[in-house]
Amino acid sequence: MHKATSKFEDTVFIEGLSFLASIGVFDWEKQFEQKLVLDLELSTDTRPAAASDDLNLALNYAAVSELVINLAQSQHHDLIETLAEKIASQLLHNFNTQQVSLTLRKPSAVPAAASVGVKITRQRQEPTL
Ligand SMILES: Nc1nc2c(c(=O)[nH]1)N=C([C@H](O)[C@@H](O)CO)CN2
Repeated sequence: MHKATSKFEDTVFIEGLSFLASIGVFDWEKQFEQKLVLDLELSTDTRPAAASDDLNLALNYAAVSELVINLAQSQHHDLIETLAEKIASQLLHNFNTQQVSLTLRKPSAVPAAASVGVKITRQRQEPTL
């Protein structure tokens, strides 16, 4: 996955987070939920957690997963681009990370394809001095 410059050089990742969500541009897609699969990388500094052996000092992947699923299931989204952008924005806002890279797949969208989706990388906007 793309790795841009970040002051945090370590990564917490989640692979293959699978959940159902109401997603799609067509009317028939608004009648039921479809499977989405997310791969996620969050930049972090793992040393404080490692030194203390304290979950409170770690970027908690369980809490990240819960936020993602709650967000995806909170309302209908037409485009996976919209949901991907919201996930990145919420993670940058709610967790101590400088950069989020994610791949969001909609495996049942194109029957002839193994999967389709989007990959994005977003960084926290630092205030300019
Ligand atoms: N770039 C995208 N292309 C398409 C999307 C999307 O979210 N992003 N969505 C659809 C339909 O919802 C499709 O999944 C139905 O099969 C089409 N193209």
